Amino acid sequence: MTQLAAPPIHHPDFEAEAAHLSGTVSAMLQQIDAWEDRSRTNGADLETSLVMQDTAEEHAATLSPHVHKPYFGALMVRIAGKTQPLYVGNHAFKDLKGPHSVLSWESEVGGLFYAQTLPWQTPRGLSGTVLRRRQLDVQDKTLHGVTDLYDAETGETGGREAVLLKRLSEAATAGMRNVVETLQPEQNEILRASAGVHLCIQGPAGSGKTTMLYHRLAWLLHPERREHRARPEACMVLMPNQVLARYSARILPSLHLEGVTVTTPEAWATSFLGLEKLEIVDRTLTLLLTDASKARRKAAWRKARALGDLSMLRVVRQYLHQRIRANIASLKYLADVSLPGGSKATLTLDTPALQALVETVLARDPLEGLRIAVRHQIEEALLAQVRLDEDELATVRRQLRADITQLTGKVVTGLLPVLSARQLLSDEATLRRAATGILPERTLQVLLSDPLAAVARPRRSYADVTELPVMLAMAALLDGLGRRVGRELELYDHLALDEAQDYSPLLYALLIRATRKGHITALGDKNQGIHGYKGVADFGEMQAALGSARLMTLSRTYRSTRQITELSSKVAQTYNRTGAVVGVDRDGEAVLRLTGDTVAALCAQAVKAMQQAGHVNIAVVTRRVSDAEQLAADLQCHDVDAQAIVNEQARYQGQVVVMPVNLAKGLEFDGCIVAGADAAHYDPAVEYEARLLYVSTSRGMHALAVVAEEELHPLLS
Ligand SMILES: Nc1ncnc2c1ncn2[C@@H]1O[C@H](COP(=O)(O)OP(=O)(O)OP(=O)(O)O)[C@@H](O)[C@H]1O
Repeated sequence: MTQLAAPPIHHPDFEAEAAHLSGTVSAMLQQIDAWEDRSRTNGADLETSLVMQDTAEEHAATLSPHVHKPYFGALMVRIAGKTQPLYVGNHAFKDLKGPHSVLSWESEVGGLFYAQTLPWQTPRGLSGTVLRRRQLDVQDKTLHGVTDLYDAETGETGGREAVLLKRLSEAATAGMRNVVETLQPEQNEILRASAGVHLCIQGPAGSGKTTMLYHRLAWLLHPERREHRARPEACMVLMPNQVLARYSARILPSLHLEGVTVTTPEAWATSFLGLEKLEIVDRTLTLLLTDASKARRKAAWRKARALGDLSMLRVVRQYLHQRIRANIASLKYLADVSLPGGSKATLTLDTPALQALVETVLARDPLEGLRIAVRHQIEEALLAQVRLDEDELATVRRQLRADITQLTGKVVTGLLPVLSARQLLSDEATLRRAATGILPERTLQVLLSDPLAAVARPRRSYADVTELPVMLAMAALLDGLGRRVGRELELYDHLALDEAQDYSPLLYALLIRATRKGHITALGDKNQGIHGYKGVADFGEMQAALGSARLMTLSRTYRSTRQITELSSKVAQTYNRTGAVVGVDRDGEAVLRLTGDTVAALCAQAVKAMQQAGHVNIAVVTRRVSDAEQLAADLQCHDVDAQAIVNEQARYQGQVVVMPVNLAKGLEFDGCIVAGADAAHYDPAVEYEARLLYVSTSRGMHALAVVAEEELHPLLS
């Protein structure tokens, strides 16, 4: 166990730190008063005065929430021959009249509070050294504790671990939490990894991946990121399901991330494609979960993987090129335009000229999409036929606008993302033509097979999640990809992807086209990959799909007690020899193992035991959706009121819930009860089942119970 620091209240500098805190609070309040005093903000004229007053009020409103806790960390540094203290908080504050300035945690210097290195270089080339790192427990403008983390004389004190353990012992909340005060050195390094380079982060369950994703976005919003700075409204976070999206989005306000879009890849794709009215289904998952035939499961898996393979982008591209070439086989254009001065000119594009022009566009693979690129090229070619100045060209351009729109429409006629994707995937001759030179015969056979024939189709119109990336690829190549701003498409400033092991290589290749260069952060855990049929095989494949990306690893887990981590790690190691998980060594309750009664009776017993131990947010996790529905009803007969969360529309609001493992992914609770924790529910011979069991057993922070009517799963007994 790490040596714990002395109780903070006895710290010799406590009084001095308390005095500094009260000085900072006063300086902040004075500054807020000054900003709010309208008589002090007088500009040269009325309009300037009003703008200045608005800005001042905005500053005041932004600083006000931080007065009760101006900072949480202090550094003593030596720089340019001077030793001076620096204070680090959630929000920067410049004390113009005194020594009470605060650095924001996202700033370069603020980052020194978390790092383990001591020397650093300022942007002006000065060398500095950190002499002391100190954590300050401030609540309601009052200092409650001082803990030294590092001191030049004694070295690392163990204080960081003590502060972390205290924080981790707190109860779970119904939303993801801000951990700015206790960011760990390895997490700090990851969230500050150079902007402008795609980043893949792997880490076990509970290592803070989802938490880091939001903190990295907050770091990217800081002005010091200069050309890589991101705007919240231009950032998007993709989560595996809506339950997790809503749960994690509760962190946004505390990190000043309001405006960031948090959604799922499916919801984003359907809204981008205008398919909101369609039912979105995952028939491959249905088959994998319900079909007893190994051969059929394998075939379904293979087909889903083939649909999400990177090579499908080339197939879609070739399909579009073939269709466009056919569209322009005899297309030509001729028009008379009036020139300034009264004369007329005839502008033409005969078929070979049009073909040559289109070929240059096809060869370029324009990011903005073929339609816009062809349109520009046509306009340029026609205007080049008259010699006019800029103003005169604008008049001719106006005359040609409708014609060019019509001609471009003919070039891409019949090409619609959804219909074309379906034609490509359902018509053998079309697929064979489009795949010539790209896909081998065996892949074609897989794509032409229908392993899902026995899986029921919804009555209303639907789209399957495995065909969405192909539809999106059509849209991307035809009209570009990005965020819609009015009628325009703009690139996202940054995309952050959670559970990134579950995204297909094709989806990665498309997301690159939707965001600024090097602005994807992808976080995942191979061990929790439960959608491998539509995901990547490993992080190498993810890196390859991104073109180039930096791979970083989180090694420690923070969520669970030692007892819980030991058990879940044992499960992960059965299918991943490197799956050993190093947890923060936090002692907790022994794992509760219950058998010998109905699952409902045992789960009720576990819920009550956990509630008696003071836990509030408790999840009963089942293997299947249908089990969750039934169990929630059965628990009532045992005097337990539990909310069933059985679809993505449900909202997790805390207290006792029953949910299937696929929806529990990414969430965490004070206590977790794995219902049906036996070989009948999680087949020990199937790796996929072990992955699900790992997800279930890694959800609890403080308490875990495994429950089975008869014998427990061999890995859990
Ligand atoms: N530096 C930290 N200080 C305090 N708590 C932390 C820190 N890092 C992570 N945690 C806590 O650890 C828990 C797990 O974090 P998070 O859910 O982000 O992990 P994850 O890697 O995404 O897990 P999973 O793979 O299971 O979804 C959360 O309660 C989070 O607040």
